[in-house]
Amino acid sequence: MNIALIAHDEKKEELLKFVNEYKGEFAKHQLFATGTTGLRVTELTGLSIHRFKSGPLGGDQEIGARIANQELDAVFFFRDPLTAQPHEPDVSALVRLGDVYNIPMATNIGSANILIKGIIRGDMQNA
Ligand SMILES: O=C(CO)COP(=O)(O)O
Repeated sequence: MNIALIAHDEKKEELLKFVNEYKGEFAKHQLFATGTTGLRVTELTGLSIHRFKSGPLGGDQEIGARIANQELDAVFFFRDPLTAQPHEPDVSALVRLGDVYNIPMATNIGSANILIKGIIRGDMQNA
């Protein structure tokens, strides 16, 4: 599967911990990420990740384009709902495209835990 990883700054530690916890599973997939998130995840876990630009510099739009081309199967996007983002229109566009194409997208740790368990169990193959 092609999986995207994205986290706003205040949520990066949470995403790093999450990906590290499920590193064995994430290693079985093709991983994509916005710039800083991808760098941090690779530094911590050693996972190989295709990195796009940083989110505020167009990375969210690059991931949105991958969704529109139906090249992504799942997205883990740990959003920070309490901090204004300079690129909020890009954030909204990414999430919107996920809904347009019915991409499983976890936007917080609660839904991420369920989504990764579904992926491990093979639910995506039967969807
Ligand atoms: O801003 C982001 C998502 O909207 C994430 O970008 P970075 O991974 O480059 O910090």
